Amino acid sequence: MTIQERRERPGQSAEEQSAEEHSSEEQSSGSADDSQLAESPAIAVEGLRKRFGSGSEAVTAVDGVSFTVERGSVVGLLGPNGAGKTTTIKSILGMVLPDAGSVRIHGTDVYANPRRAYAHVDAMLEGARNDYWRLTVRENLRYFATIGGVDPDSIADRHDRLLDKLDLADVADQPVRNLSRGMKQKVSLASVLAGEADVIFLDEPTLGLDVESSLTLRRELRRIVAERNLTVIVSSHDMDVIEDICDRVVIMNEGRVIADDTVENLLRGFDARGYRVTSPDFDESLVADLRDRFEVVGVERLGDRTRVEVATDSDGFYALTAFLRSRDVTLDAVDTVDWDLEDVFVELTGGKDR
Ligand SMILES: Nc1ncnc2c1ncn2[C@@H]1O[C@H](COP(=O)(O)OP(=O)(O)OP(=O)(O)O)[C@@H](O)[C@H]1O
Repeated sequence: MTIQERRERPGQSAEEQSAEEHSSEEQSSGSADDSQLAESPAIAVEGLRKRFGSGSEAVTAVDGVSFTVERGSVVGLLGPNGAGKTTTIKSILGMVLPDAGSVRIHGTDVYANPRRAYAHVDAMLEGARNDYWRLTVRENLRYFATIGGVDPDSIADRHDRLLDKLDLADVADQPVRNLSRGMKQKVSLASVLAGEADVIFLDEPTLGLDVESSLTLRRELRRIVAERNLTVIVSSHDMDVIEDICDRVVIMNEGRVIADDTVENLLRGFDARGYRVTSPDFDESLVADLRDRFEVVGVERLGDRTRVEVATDSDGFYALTAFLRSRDVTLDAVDTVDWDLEDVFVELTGGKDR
C-alpha cells in the first residue's frame, strides 16, 4: 500500500495527519459487492467540499466538486493557482479530510474502507520528493514494488524495461541523491510505475525536464498506460503535456469544476481564434488601414508577399474579406488560426495564471 507509506514521510501538515488517522480506521461500511465494484468507474468524486480556517480567515478551497474517471483513461486536472486542484487530489488520496462529499476508488469508499480503496493506488506528488535519495535508483523501484505488495524479483524484467525506457539504465546503481533534478523526476515516475498500482496520480510529472526528456517521458507514459490499462489523473501547468497525454480534462476555478470534457470537444466549442491572409498586394498603407479596422496581431514578409494575421471570429472574417475585396486585394492563401488548450483555458478561467 504505497500511498500509506508515502503519507508517513515528513512534511505533512497536522490536517493531513489527522486525515490519515481518520482513514486508518477500517470500517465495514462503504464497501460494495464485487459485481458492483467491477462496473464502477476507477474514481468517482461526489460533492467534495473543503474549507480551511474559520471566520474571516476561512478559505473555501473546494466547493462541491464532482467528477468520475473511467478505468483506463488519462484525465488532466487543470486550474489557475489556488483553484483547488491539490486539495481535491489530497482529498481523493485521504491526505486531507473533506468537510463533505464522497470519493470512491473502484467503487470502494476511501474514507470508510481505505485499505481496500487504496490497495492499487499510487501517487507522485511534488515530483522527486517521493524518493529515497540514499537508495540507488533500482533499490527505489524494488522498495516501492515491495510496499505495493509485489515481490520485486518477480518483476525484475519490468524494472529493467522501465529503467531502459526512461533512460535510467546507466544510473540504475547510483544513489538518487547524486542525480540531476530531471533524472530524479524520472526516478519518481519509475517508482510510481514499479509496483502493481493501476490508479496513478501524477503532479507535474515533467516539471524541470528539458524538452527531449519531457517528450520521452510523455511517450513512455502513454505506452505504459496503454499496455497496463492504467487510470491516471495528471495535474500540470504545461498544456502541451496535458494535450499530449490526456483523454479528457477537468478544469477547476475557484474551487469548482468549470469544464469536464475531451480536449477535442473543448476546442470544438470555440470558433476560430483568427485568420492569416497572404497576398502580394499588401503595402504599408493598406496594412495601416487594416490596423484601423481590425485587430492585426502579426505582419510577416514572405518574399514578395505579406502575411497578415487578424484576431477575429468567423463573422469578423466576412467583414475582413469584404474589405479586402473592396481594395482589390488578391489573396494567395487564407489560414485559420485555431484555438489550442491554452487559449481555451485562459478564456474559461478569465485569463488567470496557471
Ligand atoms: N492547508 C491549508 N490551509 C489554509 N489554506 C489552504 C490550505 N491548503 C490550501 N489552501 C488554500 O485553498 C485554496 C486552494 O488551494 P490548492 O492548493 O488546492 O489550489 P491549487 O489549484 O492546487 O493551486 P496551485 O496550482 O497554486 O498549486 C488556496 O486559496 C489555498 O491558499
